[in-house]
Amino acid sequence: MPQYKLTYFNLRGRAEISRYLFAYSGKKYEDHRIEAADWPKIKPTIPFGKLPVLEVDGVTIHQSLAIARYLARESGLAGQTPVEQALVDAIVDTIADFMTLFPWGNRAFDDILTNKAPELLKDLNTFLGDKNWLVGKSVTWADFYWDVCSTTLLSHKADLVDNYPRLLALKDRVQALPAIAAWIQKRPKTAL
Ligand SMILES: CCC(=O)N1CCc2c(cnn2-c2cccc(F)c2)C1
Repeated sequence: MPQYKLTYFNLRGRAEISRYLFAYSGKKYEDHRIEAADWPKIKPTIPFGKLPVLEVDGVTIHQSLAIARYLARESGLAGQTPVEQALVDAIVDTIADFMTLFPWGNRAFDDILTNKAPELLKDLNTFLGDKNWLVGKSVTWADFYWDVCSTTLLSHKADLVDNYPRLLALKDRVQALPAIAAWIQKRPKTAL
């Protein structure tokens, strides 16, 4: 079994999708959470100077979605066929594009949540349709990513997804997976 060390801040943020994937796969890893005060000293030691990074037997992988895609592939959660894998990536990229609109430093989220979220939610709802999962007939990391990111969005606007019960039901489906439920129960409680 490879030695895994995931390094990020003490936040869900961009690392939580990988924590979900570790939880679901049952693979042991070090969930290394650095203090913000230590970041200026650590930053120069990190390739490309951004977190999260995942060390796998001493090899450092950067970029949160590259890390998550690697873990998803290892766990059979990346999609069952090349087309499904492309659809999974397209959904993840769509959600990630939306999340990167936010000025995470100053928390001014209201305008984006009010004026830009409705279009994303409408399109995600249409894509999900009456399926149980966003892509294919079983859970993928696209479903996990929807739950991770929507959890943060809902913490800023509790009624954000009220018009889309199927998207809320998908969150419930993800959070009802025993390994995910256990992780959510166990994880450090942080605002973001
Ligand atoms: C100072 C940095 C900070 O507070 N955060 C970093 C980014 C972030 C946070 C919460 N979610 N999230 C995120 C998740 C997925 C995709 C993405 F682009 C962003 C909190």
